[in-house]
Amino acid sequence: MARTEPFHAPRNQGFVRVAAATPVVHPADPTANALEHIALIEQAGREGADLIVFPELSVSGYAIDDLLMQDALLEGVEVAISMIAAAAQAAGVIAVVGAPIRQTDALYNCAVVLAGGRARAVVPKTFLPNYREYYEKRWFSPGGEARGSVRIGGHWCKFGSRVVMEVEDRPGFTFAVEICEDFWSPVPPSTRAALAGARILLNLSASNVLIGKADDRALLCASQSARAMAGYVFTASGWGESTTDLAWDGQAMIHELGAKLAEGPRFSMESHLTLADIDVERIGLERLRTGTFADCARDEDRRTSEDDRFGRIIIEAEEAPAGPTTDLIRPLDRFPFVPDDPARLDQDCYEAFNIQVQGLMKRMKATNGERLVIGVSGGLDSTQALLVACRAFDRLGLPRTGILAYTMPGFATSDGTKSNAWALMKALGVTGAELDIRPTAMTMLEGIGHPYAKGEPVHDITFENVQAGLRTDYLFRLANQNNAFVLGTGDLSELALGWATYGVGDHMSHYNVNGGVAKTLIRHLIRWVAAKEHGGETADILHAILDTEISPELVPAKDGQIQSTEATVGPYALNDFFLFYITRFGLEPSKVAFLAHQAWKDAARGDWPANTPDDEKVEYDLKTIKDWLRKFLVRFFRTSQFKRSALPNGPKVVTGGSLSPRGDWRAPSDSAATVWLNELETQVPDA
Ligand SMILES: Nc1ncnc2c1ncn2[C@@H]1O[C@H](COP(=O)(O)OP(=O)(O)OC[C@H]2O[C@@H]([n+]3cccc(C(=O)O)c3)[C@H](O)[C@@H]2O)[C@@H](O)[C@H]1O
Ligand SMILES: Nc1ncnc2c1ncn2[C@@H]1O[C@H](COP(=O)(O)OP(=O)(O)OP(=O)(O)O)[C@@H](O)[C@H]1O
Ligand SMILES: NC(=O)CC[C@H](N)C(=O)O
Repeated sequence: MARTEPFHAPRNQGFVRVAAATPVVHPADPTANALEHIALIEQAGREGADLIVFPELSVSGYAIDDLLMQDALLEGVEVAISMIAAAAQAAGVIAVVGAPIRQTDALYNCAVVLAGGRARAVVPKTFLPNYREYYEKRWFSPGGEARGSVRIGGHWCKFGSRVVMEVEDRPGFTFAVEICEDFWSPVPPSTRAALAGARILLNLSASNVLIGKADDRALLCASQSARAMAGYVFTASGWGESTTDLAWDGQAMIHELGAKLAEGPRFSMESHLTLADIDVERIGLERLRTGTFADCARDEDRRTSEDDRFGRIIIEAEEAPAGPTTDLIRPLDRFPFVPDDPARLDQDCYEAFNIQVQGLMKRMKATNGERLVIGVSGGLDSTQALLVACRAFDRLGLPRTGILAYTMPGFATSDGTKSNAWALMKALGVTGAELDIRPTAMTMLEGIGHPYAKGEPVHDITFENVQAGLRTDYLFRLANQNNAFVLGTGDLSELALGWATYGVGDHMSHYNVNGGVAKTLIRHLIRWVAAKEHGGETADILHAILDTEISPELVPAKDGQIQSTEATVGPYALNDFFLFYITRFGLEPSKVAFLAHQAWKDAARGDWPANTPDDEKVEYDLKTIKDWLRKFLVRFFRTSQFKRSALPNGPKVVTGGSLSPRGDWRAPSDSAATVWLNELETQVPDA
């Protein structure tokens, strides 16, 4: 896709900005309603919206009963629609309004799609409520079967409920409409519209408010956006609508793939907009990777008669007036694996920890295991694995002394991590021991003729991997000796980067509980376990471990500087961000860079996960993001897959994916990264 707009414009990154409008209603006064519409359309234009949607019967008012059958009112509605269409064109916004429309001597409750200064499609409501407080069949005909064309404001346009609008030159900007009761039915018309290709579903609603109803609507919006794999924009009539027998709260919500992007104020007396950027590109990728969607679409198509098939209406994109590029309008977690919302984070930690514990317990049971062996470095990963082991042993009723924990100092082990490792093993009540790997490592270095054995300060990969390999060698033989198995500690982020020593190294174990957990989540998990399960001394040690710089400690410190993992592979905060969007959704590198920049460019903007220390509240500019993303792409796509092609067992934990070859990431061990690198270089500016 040729990019003609600047990199920083959300519109150019596969987003469609939608506005759910909540106008003040003037019952049975189309001209007054038109003016409310026009004011909101102009505001939407200034805010950079592509599409604005109004409530059900927004031009006439909903609760006007038999006034709907008055010729003067219906004529007034048509005039008002023309006024609104002209205003929408001037504002550069596609508008969808609610209006009573006559077609072949019947009246329909319709959504009118306005683009290019005129009505382009009229979609009648399929399911008319006629129960309890609703009497719509008194005035309207059901629109499910209605087909043909209709003349509005002197222009003919398509009439019928089986239409998907497609906006030219905006890939993925396809939308369809349903009206209020339609989505309270067991099979909402929007389900079929989604299967026919609509990625944004609009609901024009006049849903009177009752206690508890807002939650019901939110549930339906969230579930319809999840089930139909779509964006769902809902807006219901608000202040000004007739309260003769009912009341109106003006609830407006925008959802995408089950998640809420935006929600407007309820019971407001002012006209207002609820805005969000819907990621139609991501919706397309999600449908693509979930084969069930296409299977269902085929199935539906097979059972649909020719007359019932959806048609496409191609709409030219409205010319947006020039204006400053605005930031993305949607929630965007800096840490995709660590939600900002404290309740959600608590729930995620609870689930992650229990998934890890359950995985290990089953393996212990299946092997009649009563002991396991683990290398404890005083770093994050082995700490988390040890916490999981303790919980699993407690739940299985096994004594923690069956956990055989070894701290194994090498040439670069610092006093700090070693003493943290010892303090942790003691506090948790496991069987701790120390095994100095240096003599054996020296023997091996001598045996292979490595210069370090002759006293030269050569700290190359061989020097590093001799140590990592010997630790693993010792652990595996200790497992044999003690009728135990080796618990792995490597995390998801390390697997993404290939940051482990292959085979005879920390890459291998008998069972790995951390392989499905990203490093950024491991940090919070340790905090969470410290707060929930441990107090006093253990919690203090856990916090001391959290405060330690992440390091493999394979190369001795130079000038007081320890070997820093993040200085080599990049900040885990960014790497986990890249990993999530690339593996979970398959986004192209430029979009990942765009999102990372939106999320990380300003430390003062948006929320941080609860308990994030102030010194971790950093920001990254686009150049820094591009540089680290380039390295990530090389590591992920070109150099590290062979390590993931041979992984020990362990549970999948996060939706961002597991990188196990038996899980949801399969890739060749000998591929190139060229396509991703080229896309990055050509599409992402350096600043
Ligand atoms: N596609 C492919 N298919 C088959 N073999 C392939 C291969 N690509 C490389 N190789 C071979 O693999 C070997 C390189 O892999 P490997 O032996 O693993 O070594 P390598 O990846 O070069 O080094 C391990 C890295 O992980 C770091 N590390 C180690 C241990 C713990 C931690 C930590 O903090 O968690 C970090 C360490 O600092 C070092 O940078 C070479 O012999 C190469 O020829
Ligand atoms: N000094 C050590 N003593 C015992 N085991 C070690 C030691 N150093 C490394 N290991 C083992 O090798 C694994 C990989 O080392 P690494 O340094 O990556 O892990 P970590 O220190 O637990 O966590 P992080 O990578 O987050 O610092 C450790 O989890 C641990 O099981
Ligand atoms: N306008 C309508 O279709 C209203 C009916 C719908 N069930 C509601 O209460 O929101």
